[in-house]
This record gives sequence, structure tokens and C-alpha cells, in this order.
Amino acid sequence: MSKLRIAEIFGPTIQGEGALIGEPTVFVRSGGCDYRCTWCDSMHAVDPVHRHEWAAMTTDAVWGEVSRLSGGGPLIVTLSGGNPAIQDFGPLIRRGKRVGYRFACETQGSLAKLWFSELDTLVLSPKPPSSEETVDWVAFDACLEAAKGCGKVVMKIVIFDDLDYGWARVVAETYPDLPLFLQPGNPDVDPDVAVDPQQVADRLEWLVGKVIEDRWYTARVLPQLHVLLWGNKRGV
Ligand SMILES: C[S@@+](CC[C@H](N)C(=O)[O-])C[C@H]1O[C@@H](n2cnc3c(N)ncnc32)[C@H](O)[C@@H]1O
Ligand SMILES: Nc1nc2[nH]cc(C(=O)O)c2c(=O)[nH]1
Ligand code: SF4
Ligand SMILES: [Mg+2]
Repeated sequence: MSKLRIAEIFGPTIQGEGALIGEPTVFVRSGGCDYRCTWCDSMHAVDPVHRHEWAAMTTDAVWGEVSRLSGGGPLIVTLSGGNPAIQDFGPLIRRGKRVGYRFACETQGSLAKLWFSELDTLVLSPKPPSSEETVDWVAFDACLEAAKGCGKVVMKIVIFDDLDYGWARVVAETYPDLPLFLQPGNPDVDPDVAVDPQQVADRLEWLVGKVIEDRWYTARVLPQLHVLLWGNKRGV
């Protein structure tokens, strides 16, 4: 049986971002990503220099760890990374759903997978200009197509500056049916550097101000709750 490359499995903690904010969840963070966002807060799951820290695990082993951490659950399992869409999480989703677990996945929308249709929530997070990545919208649309049958699909856009904000406005107009979540970018991605809560609040206030000024009433603006609580610490 082929193995999954796993950077870390942790929780239960709360989902700190987006549509499921505040909900208890166990994270399965896969290793490897087809992007290199300048401000990625999870480079330990992206850069192959960390490959030796990633474990090759069978679906059964991943499931065993999720089950142990959640004390038998059920709860919602969040697949993140890196880009989880590089790998086949279908068997894990089916294993968990048999016993009442639900599954969410965070991905940038660059690779479509058939197993998206088996998720409860798919979070697509196309990357704005500040990431220095370029979105392949054909691939993004293929993700939407693959997700047909999934409970719900939402879009979450990270905003660092005015350019990102303007970009997000255009993207939102292109995808009016996707519930939209905006989150301010966190420039402090070093896990050993403390995050200043006042700066987090200032960035949030800046973004809220812009959304309200523009009467952009379909956008929901949220902070990264885990960053407020724990900074960029790993495993929370
Ligand atoms: C680490 S990514 C992993 C999943 C997938 N590769 C993606 O980017 O959607 C998880 C989420 O964190 C967001 N993120 C990453 N770095 C961030 C930062 N410095 N500030 C705010 N959000 C960030 C991403 O945009 C994405 O929504
Ligand atoms: N608590 C918590 N919430 C999160 N939401 C998205 C995360 C991610 O890195 O994908 C994340 C994370 O790493 N921790
Ligand atoms: S796509 Fe996600 S995991 Fe990959 S580099 Fe960008 S933020 Fe990091
Ligand atoms: Mg994160």
C-alpha cells in the first residue's frame, strides 16, 4: 500500500481560520507543496530540507493517530500542509467517515483530486500577488468541478497589502457563489519570534476598515485565532 508523507499530526485544537473558526479539530499536515509562497507560515511542511522530519505513514497509521488524539472522537479532521492535494487522502476520509468523523481540506487550488467530492468542507485559498505565486485558474476551476458532492466549498484569501486587496475584489467578483473569508497576512512566521497582539489587531483593523469603506458586504473578515493565542508556534 502506498504511504502518505506526513509532516505532523496534532490536536485537538481549534480551527483558527475561516469558515470553521473555533471548531475543535485534529490537523493532519502533509509534507510537500507545489508552491513557495514568500510568506508561508508552514515551511516545515513545504521545503524538502525538512523532508527527514516527515514520516511515511500508511492510511491505517494516520487514522490510528487521529483516533488516539481525538480520544475516539468523532470530530472534524483538517487536512492541510503543504498541499494535501499532492497525495491520496481518499482512503483516510472513507475510514473516518465510517465512524462519524468529518473532513475539511485546506488547499491553494492548484491540483484537483477526486477525493475532494468526499469532503465535508473544501477551503480553496488562491494566492494573491504578495505570495509571488501565480494562480492557474484552469486548475482552480478543476478543483471546483472535482468538489461537486462535497458538503461546502469556501474561499479564503490572505491579504497583506492594497495590491492583494484589489486582487481579492476581482477574484470575488469572478466567483460570486463561493462564500468568502478574508484574513490579514501574518509577516511573523518564525516560530521562535513572539507575535505582537497589537500588530495582529492593527492589521485586522486595517482590513476591516477597507471592507467597510467599500461596502463589501459579502466578505467576512477574520483573524487567525491561533496566531493571536500562540503566535506561529507549531502543533497548535
Ligand atoms: C499553510 S497553508 C496549507 C494549505 C495550502 N497549501 C494553502 O495554502 O491553502 C494553510 C493556510 O494558511 C494560510 N497562510 C499561510 N501563511 C500565512 C501567513 N503568513 N499569514 C496568513 N495566512 C497564511 C494559507 O493561505 C492557507 O490558507
Ligand atoms: N489552530 C490552527 N488553525 C489553522 N487553520 C489553518 C491552519 C493551517 O496551517 O492550515 C491552522 C493551524 O496550523 N492551526
Ligand atoms: S501554498 Fe500553502 S503550504 Fe504551499 S507555500 Fe503557499 S501557503 Fe505554504
Ligand atoms: Mg497555519
